Amino acid sequence: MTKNQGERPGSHDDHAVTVSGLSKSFGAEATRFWALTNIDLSVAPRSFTAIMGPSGSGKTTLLNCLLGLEKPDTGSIRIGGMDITGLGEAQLAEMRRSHVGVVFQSYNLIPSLTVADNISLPLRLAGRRIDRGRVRDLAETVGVGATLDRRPAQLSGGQQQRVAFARALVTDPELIVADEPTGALDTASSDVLLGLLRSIVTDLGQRALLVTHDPRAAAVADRVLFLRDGRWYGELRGATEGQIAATLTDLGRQP
Ligand SMILES: Nc1ncnc2c1ncn2[C@@H]1O[C@H](COP(=O)(O)OP(=O)(O)OP(=O)(O)O)[C@@H](O)[C@H]1O
Repeated sequence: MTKNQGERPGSHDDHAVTVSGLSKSFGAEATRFWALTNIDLSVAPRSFTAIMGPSGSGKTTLLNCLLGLEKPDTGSIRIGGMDITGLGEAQLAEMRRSHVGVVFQSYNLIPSLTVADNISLPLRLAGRRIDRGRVRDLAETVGVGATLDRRPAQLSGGQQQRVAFARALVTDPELIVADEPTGALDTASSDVLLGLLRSIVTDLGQRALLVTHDPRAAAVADRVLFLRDGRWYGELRGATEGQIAATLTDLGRQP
């Protein structure tokens, strides 16, 4: 794989992805519940971070804050050279379209559009020029180059998720967020997709955040961050599936 585009203009800092002192609560004063407390996170270029934790530990809330779908109570989130916590709805929508690529468990492709049009959709929504050659190159990169004229229903689940990856990459975002991207796939397809996500980081120079319950998936990341009750519990680097599973078990055992 090779990077399709040259370096973006601007300083290095413009492309930092950092979270500082992020706290998020739900509910009114008497029943206030803190889903995230004082979360710091720095996602380096060309890095692959997995986030794990028990159900209710705050993973989705953290992703929603990063995507500007939830407003934190305190803290800052820098993506694409700006603190997104101060942005209005229109600017947040633009941030989501241009600076973050998102892949969910359900592929969320538009059934009536061809693969090529699904991939280029974020450009169309952002009113940007659609470079057909780039769309073709991206489709080749993720392994669906021969399916550009097909509709999603004519593809396997693994192929549909590859299209979703190409769509996430088309704006050359600062960050790729993958929320259980292999949750609906069998082990073989899942391994292929995780290998693809790995090469998106290593070969295309992207940063990736993967939220998963699966230690096998998390083992593909450079580091795994563990959330518990809305706080960081710990981190592993270069860990095996077994080490990650053992940490999750410990985390569940702690009072
Ligand atoms: N809109 C909301 N209103 C009230 N409480 C919420 C809301 N969203 C999340 N929470 C609570 O915040 C906590 C964290 O939820 P969150 O969905 O972030 O956890 P999670 O780690 O993603 O869980 P799962 O693995 O089950 O998806 C939970 O206790 C949840 O009930």
